[in-house]
Amino acid sequence: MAASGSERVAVEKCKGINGLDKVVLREPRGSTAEVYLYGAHVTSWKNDHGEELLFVSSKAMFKPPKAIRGGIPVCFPQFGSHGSLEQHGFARNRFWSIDTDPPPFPTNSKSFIDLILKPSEEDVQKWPHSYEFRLRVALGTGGDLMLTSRIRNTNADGKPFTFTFAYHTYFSVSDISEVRVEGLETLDYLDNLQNKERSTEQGDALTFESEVDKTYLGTPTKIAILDHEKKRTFVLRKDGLPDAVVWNPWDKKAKTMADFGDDEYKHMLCVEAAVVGKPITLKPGEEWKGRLELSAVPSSYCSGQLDPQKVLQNS
Ligand SMILES: O=P(O)(O)OC[C@H]1O[C@@H](O)[C@H](O)[C@@H](O)[C@@H]1O
Repeated sequence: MAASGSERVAVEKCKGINGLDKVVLREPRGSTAEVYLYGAHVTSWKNDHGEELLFVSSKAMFKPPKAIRGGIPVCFPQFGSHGSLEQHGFARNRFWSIDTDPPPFPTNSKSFIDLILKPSEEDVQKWPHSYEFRLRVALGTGGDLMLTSRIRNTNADGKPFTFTFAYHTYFSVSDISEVRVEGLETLDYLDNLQNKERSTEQGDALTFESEVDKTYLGTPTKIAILDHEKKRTFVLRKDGLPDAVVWNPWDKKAKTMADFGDDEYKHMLCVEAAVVGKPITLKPGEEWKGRLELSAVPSSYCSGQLDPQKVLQNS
C-alpha cells in the first residue's frame, strides 16, 4: 500500500492525540484523511488545499471510553436510543484492529485502510451476538472520502441479529445560518425532539435557525449540503443506507455538552447516512454492506440563486 521513492506515503500508521493509534491516508494530489483505531473514527478529511472539511470539537476528549466529539463516529449496533443499548451503540468506543487479511474487495484507491471489530466478552454480555464488522476507509483520486462497512453474522448458535446503524458525519461549515441541505424536501421524518413523532418536511431546502434532530426516512441516495459563505457543496452518496439524520444541538444543548464548545454549533452540521426506520436483520453467514462517499465541490452560485438541480447533477 505504501508508495515508493520520493512519493509521499499513501498509508501511515502513527500516534495521535493522547498516544492513541491513528492512520493517515494521503492521496497524490494532496488530500488527506485520518482515522483513529479507537472507534474506527475518521477525525480529519482535508482537501488538496489543506482545508479541513470535517468538524471536530476543540473540546473533544480523545479519552476512552468517551466517543470522540466530531469527525465520523460509527453508530452500531444501535443508532441513537432506538433500542436497549447505550446511545449510538458501542462500536464508536471500542478499539478496532487493522485487518491485515480482509476478504477481497475491489478498489481503485491506493490510499485506504481496512479495520475490523469483533465482540469482546464484555460486549457479548450486552449484545449476545458474534459478528465481524469490517470498515474500509479510502481516499479516492480527487480527494473523495469513501467508507464501506461490511457486517457479517458469525453466530454459531443459528440465531439472527438485528441492528441499526449510522455514519454520524460532522461537516465543518462556515456559518450554520448560511447552510442549506437539498435532497430531503417533502420526505417523512421522525422528530427526535418530539418523541420520534412522524411528520412530513416542507417542499423547500432545509435551512437552520434552531436545534434540529430529525431522522429522514427513505431518502434519495444523494444529498447536498450547500455552504453559501464558503461557496462549497458537500455531496453525500450512499448505498445500503436508506435514512438520513440531521442534527445540530444549537446554543442551549451545546452548553450542556462537556465536550463541545458553547458556540461551536455555528460551525458544524451532522448529516448522517443511516439505517433506522427498517433495521437490518442478518442470519448466520449473511453480510450487510453500507457505503458512504463524500465529496466537496465548489458551489455554483449565480445571481443570488443556487440552482439545486444544477448542483446535484454536476457533482
Ligand atoms: O452525544 P451523542 O451521543 O454523540 O449524540 C449526539 C446526537 O446524535 C444524533 O445523531 C442524535 O440524533 C441526537 O439525538 C444526539 O444528541
